[in-house]
Amino acid sequence: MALRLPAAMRPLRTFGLVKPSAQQVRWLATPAHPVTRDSGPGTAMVFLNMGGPSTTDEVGDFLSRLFSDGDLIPLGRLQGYIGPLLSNRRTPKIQKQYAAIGGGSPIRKWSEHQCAEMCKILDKICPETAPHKPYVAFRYANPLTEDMYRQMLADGFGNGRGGRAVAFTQYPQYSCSTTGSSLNELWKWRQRLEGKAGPLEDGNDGTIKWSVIDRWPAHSGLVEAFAQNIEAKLQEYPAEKRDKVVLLFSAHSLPMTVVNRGDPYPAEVAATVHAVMQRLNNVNPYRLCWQSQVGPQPWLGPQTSSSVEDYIAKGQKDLLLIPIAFTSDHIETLYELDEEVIGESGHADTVKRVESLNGSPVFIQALADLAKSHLASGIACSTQMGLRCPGCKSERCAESKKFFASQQV
Ligand SMILES: C=CC1=C(C)c2cc3[nH]c(cc4nc(cc5[nH]c(cc1n2)c(C)c5CCC(=O)O)C(CCC(=O)O)=C4C)c(C)c3C=C
Ligand code: FES
Ligand SMILES: [Fe+2]
Repeated sequence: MALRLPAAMRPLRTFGLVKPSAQQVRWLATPAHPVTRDSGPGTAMVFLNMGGPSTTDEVGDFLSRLFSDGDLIPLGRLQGYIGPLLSNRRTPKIQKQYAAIGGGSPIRKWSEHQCAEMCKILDKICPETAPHKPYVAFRYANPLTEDMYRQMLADGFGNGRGGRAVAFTQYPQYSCSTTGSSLNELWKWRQRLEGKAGPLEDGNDGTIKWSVIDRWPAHSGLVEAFAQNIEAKLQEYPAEKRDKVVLLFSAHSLPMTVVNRGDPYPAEVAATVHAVMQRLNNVNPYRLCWQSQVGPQPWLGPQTSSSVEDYIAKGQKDLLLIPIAFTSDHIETLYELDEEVIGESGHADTVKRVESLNGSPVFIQALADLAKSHLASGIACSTQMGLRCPGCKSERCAESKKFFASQQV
């Protein structure tokens, strides 16, 4: 006699004549294709960053968006007037710099690669939230936050169907002018594009559930990836000089108005430097300096370029520059450090730069580990994200922080 399986375990006929029961569907789906709570679209992993022009023709639009961002360059009521003037004036000079580094910023290429590779790892190590779908949302260049949001909706997130998304900042250290600006932009498009479509069965409101990885300055995988790149570059110095090479960590500077407002970035950059030095057993002497100051107002120092000149003048010519606040190459590494600081130092044989993290497999694994712990944590964002700067007067900050901190994931 043939063994008769219980109804829920009977194989499905797939000829379209028999409608499977909900129980059969669950039974079939579970082992082979782990699904999310409501068999929805999976988990969107959204990399946030500033972006850069991929071609010299995009420089004008990139700078124009950058100078109209009141979270980065607050010009008050004159923003719409002065912003375009400043960006137009700056465009030819910056176009030449992008031309000199190969015709554009590699940030899009690296961001898309890092995000896609991280999602492949997550699908394996985090099946409960699979499939993980990679998205990149730039603040000033394509793909813009608005385009990414529309794409997510077209891919089946939100629009009454819910779904989970993680906004993963690619600035390891939080500044209100960088990650803060990207989150304010994300919140703006969320308000504009996502209507409330009425409650789903499980009581959620049908909009995307957002959570945020808002900072990760001392994550062990990030520290390991930086340390390995530093060790590799130190090998290029003669063995007898290696331990005396001065490590010059270099981060994008901030205007002193932003520092004095209470921005968390300087302290978080210092935390990364400290953790990397600990991992390297504090063998080499080091300093943290700051680059890419723009315009006449006071910026946080010491400047990277003058620090290199001053050390050389003091007789210290073995200097290793380490970009510590960005995870891929960009104009500030390829042009400002390589062409200007090193190129003009007169000592390009002893003043060197550590490779950016770019496609480092150690770094991509770190991104996946970080995302896995976040997905499992049930936390909407860090405790730090809920606190505004003591000097913050921005309603945008207040509203977007309230929104992200109140998400139930
Ligand atoms: C952690 C990194 C960065 C911080 C902090 C940051 C703050 C900041 N930047 C400006 C003004 C400009 N930045 C520009 C380019 C640029 N900035 C960063 C990173 C940080 N900026 C990067 C990686 C890049 C280059 C992008 C690429 O090539 O892919 C520019 C445009 C270039 C130029 O005109 O020199 C401006 C302007 C301010 C005012 C600021 C803090 C408030
Ligand atoms: S400026 Fe820092 S929270 Fe608004
Ligand atoms: Fe910048």
